[in-house]
Formats: sequence, structure tokens, C-alpha cells
Amino acid sequence: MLAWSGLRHRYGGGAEISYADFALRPGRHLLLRGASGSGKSTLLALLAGLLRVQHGGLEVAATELQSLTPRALDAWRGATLGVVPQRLHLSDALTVAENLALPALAAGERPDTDRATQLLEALDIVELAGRRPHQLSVGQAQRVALARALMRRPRLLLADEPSANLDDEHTLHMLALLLDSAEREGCTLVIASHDARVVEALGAREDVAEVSL
Ligand SMILES: Nc1ncnc2c1ncn2[C@@H]1O[C@H](COP(=O)(O)OP(=O)(O)OP(=O)(O)O)[C@@H](O)[C@H]1O
Repeated sequence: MLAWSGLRHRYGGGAEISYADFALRPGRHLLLRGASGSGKSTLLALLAGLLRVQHGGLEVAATELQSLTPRALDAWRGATLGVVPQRLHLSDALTVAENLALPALAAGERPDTDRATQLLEALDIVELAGRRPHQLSVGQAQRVALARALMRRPRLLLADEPSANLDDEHTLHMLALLLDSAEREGCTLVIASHDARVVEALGAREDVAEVSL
């Protein structure tokens, strides 16, 4: 599902970031941990096909990303990936329900409103469908971003620093929601975090592998 070897990346003129070879066993999720600047966001961007593979091989959901053309990579990303970004990037001009329609619209497809309702129900925020993002708490907005990431049934769900701005209780709740959602949807979850609370909570789980950068 997820494996890389000989993977290296260099931003123009900067130092090279080199990743130790790794393969995720089927049925497991992944925690990417490491200090600030260690290369977590770069690896997430590579996994998401947002940065081109410069050196080495990167297999995500049965696809060798280094062999795709930029156009094929765009199509692959839309069909395979769900992302919960650190800054949630919800549109304040739109309601929650309209935000959930965006991934389909971006792919030139008809939004699936039943799917949106089903996800909002699963995340216990169906009553928020008509609100705008600025009318939500941080935790509620994060659940909306999670629902949006799941709309097109991704095979890989990426969450970048999901505990940023959350207190201890909400951090544990968000991690549980991410893991439960990934299990329910049958997708692989990758969390990037340098938060000791996240590392401690996930370190205790058999179904989560860890890569330390
Ligand atoms: N667009 C860029 N151009 C040049 N250098 C970059 C760029 N993005 C990241 N870097 C450098 O690459 C290295 C890895 O950065 P990256 O953002 O992947 O780390 P990180 O582990 O995600 O850090 P953080 O936890 O602070 O977000 C750092 O040295 C950073 O300065």
C-alpha cells in the first residue's frame, strides 16, 4: 500500500533530505514523527503527489508515483487521496454542506449529498450542515475537514499535525475520529505530527506503525 526506497528530495540549492527505506504492512496505519524541519511535510507532499519524486521509488496505493506524468498524477490524486491539512482550508464563503461538495466539483463530478449527510452523521455534526466555517469551534471545523477529505472514498487519508490548536481532550478525540474513520472507510491513515501527546497515544496501538524522521 505504502512503500519507498532510495527516496531523497532536494529543494533548489538546499540540503538534501534522505528517507530511510520503508514499507507499511497491510492493514496498518502510519505515524510520521520528527522534529521541526526533519522533512515530514516534504514526505507528505511526496505521498500526496504534490512534489515530484526526484530520486528513488515511492509506491502509494499500488501506484509507482515516480512513473506518472503530471497529468496522470493529478487524476491519481483526486481518485486516491483525502487530505486533512494543518490549516483546514475550509471556504468561509460556503456552508459546511457546500464545502463538502467541493472535492466532487473540482473533479468535474456531481456532488453526492447523501454521502455528505452520511459522513456528517458519522462525525456527529449533521446539525452543522448549514453553518459557515467561522461559526464553528476548532474541533468542529476539523471534523468538517475530515468529512471533506473522505467524500470521494480515498484509499489513503493524510492528516498533517491534526492536534495543532487542540487541548488534550480534543486531541485524543480527533485521533480516535481519524482512526475510526479510516477503519470504517477501509483506507490507510497517515498522520504527521511532532506532538508528544499524539506520539504517546498512537505509540500504544498495534495497528499503527511509526517512522521517525
Ligand atoms: N519550499 C522549500 N524551499 C526550500 N527549502 C524547503 C522548502 N520546504 C521545506 N524546505 C526545507 O526542507 C527541510 C524539511 O522541511 P519540512 O517542511 O519537510 O519539515 P517538517 O518536518 O515538516 O517541519 P515542520 O514540523 O516545522 O513543519 C527544512 O530544512 C526546510 O527548511
